[in-house]
Amino acid sequence: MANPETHVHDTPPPAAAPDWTIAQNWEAFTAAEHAMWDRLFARQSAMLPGRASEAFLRGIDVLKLENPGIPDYRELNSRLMAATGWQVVAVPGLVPDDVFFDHLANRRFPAGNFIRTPEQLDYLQEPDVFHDVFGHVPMLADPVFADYMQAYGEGGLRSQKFDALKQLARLYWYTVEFGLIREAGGLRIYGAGIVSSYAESLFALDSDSPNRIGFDLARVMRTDYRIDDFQQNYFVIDSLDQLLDVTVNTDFAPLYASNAALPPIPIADILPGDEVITRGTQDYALAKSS
Ligand SMILES: C[C@H](O)[C@H](O)[C@H]1CNc2nc(N)[nH]c(=O)c2N1
Ligand SMILES: N[C@@H](Cc1ccccc1)C(=O)O
Ligand SMILES: [Fe+2]
Repeated sequence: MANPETHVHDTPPPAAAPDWTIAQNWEAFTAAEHAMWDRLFARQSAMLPGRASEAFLRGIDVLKLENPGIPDYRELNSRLMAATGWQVVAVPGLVPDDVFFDHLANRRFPAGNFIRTPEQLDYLQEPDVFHDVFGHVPMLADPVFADYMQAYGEGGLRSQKFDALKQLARLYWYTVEFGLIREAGGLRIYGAGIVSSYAESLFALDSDSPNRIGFDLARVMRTDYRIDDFQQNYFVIDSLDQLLDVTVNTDFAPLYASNAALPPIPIADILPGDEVITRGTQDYALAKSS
């Protein structure tokens, strides 16, 4: 299990710039660390055709992530910049919310500059370079998703006037991290938290346990989530255009206020207005809690 204190700080650590970035120092990764990347990459990429969204698979291809080893950002960024104008920057670990939003608003994605150990193969508490780069960066090569992430960062900066962090974090969680999308072949994964996890990539699509519900912005922003295990609930978008349209063209200020006047929605509840794609048994979560 990751020790959060290793990477979480209140102020930029000594080696970091005021925006919390550090040099990737790609040369410093050891052979064992590159081998860990290769092991994770091989396991995920074997499983994801037919599971990951078209946009994600295209991103892997466009960015040449199949090249062995932890990507060198000098090369990765030249491809990513050419695709959508985004870049990846290295950070020591989780950064404060305002710093995170500011990076996104400027089309920079902060990636943790360490890789999990063999003991953390299947679960770690803090995003490492595999989650951040393999999980997030392929979608940033998609022009529509690229605009969504920038708009999210801008929305985050703006939200500070409204005490709305929790609502905005739920939107991030249920889209960027754990989103599903409907495609011609069926449901597909685009969320980074799923796509970088072997077990959840199977669970999110195949298990009878979780609910799968059509995406509804206000509903998502009220829905609690869990950070310590598989999701009990996934929200399904029809397209990336739908996601971008509804978020960019909605003024969140009145929505924050109307949502704040309502109670949060418990994780696994299904509401009368929901478009239920799968009504989950919740067997997995119930077995764990008993
Ligand atoms: C919503 C909120 O901003 C979010 O939890 C942020 C906080 N800081 C972060 N910092 C890093 N490096 N990566 C992240 O994904 C996040 N997430
Ligand atoms: N439209 C939102 C900003 C936003 C865009 C996209 C995603 C999230 C938030 C606002 O009014 O603040
Ligand atoms: Fe993430």
